[in-house]
Amino acid sequence: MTWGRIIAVVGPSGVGKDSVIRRLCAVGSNLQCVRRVITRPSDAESEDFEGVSDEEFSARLAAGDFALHWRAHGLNYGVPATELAVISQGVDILVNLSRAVLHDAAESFSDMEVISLTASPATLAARLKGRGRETAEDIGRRLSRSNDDWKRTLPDHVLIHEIANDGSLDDTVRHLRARLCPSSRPFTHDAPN
Ligand SMILES: Nc1ncnc2c1ncn2[C@@H]1O[C@H](COP(=O)(O)OP(=O)(O)O)[C@@H](O)[C@H]1O
Ligand SMILES: O=P(O)(O)OC[C@H]1O[C@H](OP(=O)(O)OP(=O)(O)O)[C@H](O)[C@@H]1O
Repeated sequence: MTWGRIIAVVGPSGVGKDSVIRRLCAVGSNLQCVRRVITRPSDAESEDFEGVSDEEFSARLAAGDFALHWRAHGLNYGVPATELAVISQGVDILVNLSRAVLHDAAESFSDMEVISLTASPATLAARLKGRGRETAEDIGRRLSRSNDDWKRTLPDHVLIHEIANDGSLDDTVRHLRARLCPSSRPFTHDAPN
């Protein structure tokens, strides 16, 4: 049995990572989303994650539960190793990662690809405001966070799909699906955002 790929979705806050992940998982038969652990109260509006306290996060980290973990936006994020187990059954997994952990991830997983989403600063600002999850101050901090070094640190075998998500989500997902699953049939989507 061939192992599945770990497909990391990265990009600035508000670019559409969670939206793209949700939509790709809804239309892709061999794609599974990862449920991250985050020290943020659970929120039905955005991604499906497990919200935990700082204490619980630390305990799970100490127990070795996380395959990857990082800190950003004043929050702790973890990818439970159990969420990645399906890779050994040939399933591809999609996961929203910090650009700061891509190098470590590429060392841990032999078959990794990266979806790098981009959008103009004006688009990002409008989307974060529209999402309404953060305060104006927090949005300002998210917009000023940059991380452009990650590409240089990745081994050559990691395939990078760079896609602008300034246009419609449908177009982005169609484009990505063709790149990730070239043999799949085109779809007419009717999945929710
Ligand atoms: N292509 C798109 N067109 C319009 N709105 C979008 C698009 N992609 C995402 N959005 C919206 O932008 C906001 C931020 O998207 P989200 O997926 O939460 O981004 P991220 O996970 O990168 O922070 C959400 O309100 C989402 O519905
Ligand atoms: O190091 P960076 O590449 O800048 O990424 C920092 C964090 O931003 C995203 O988190 P999250 O999904 O909570 O935030 P977002 O929805 O605002 O992007 C991403 O998953 C990382 O956890």
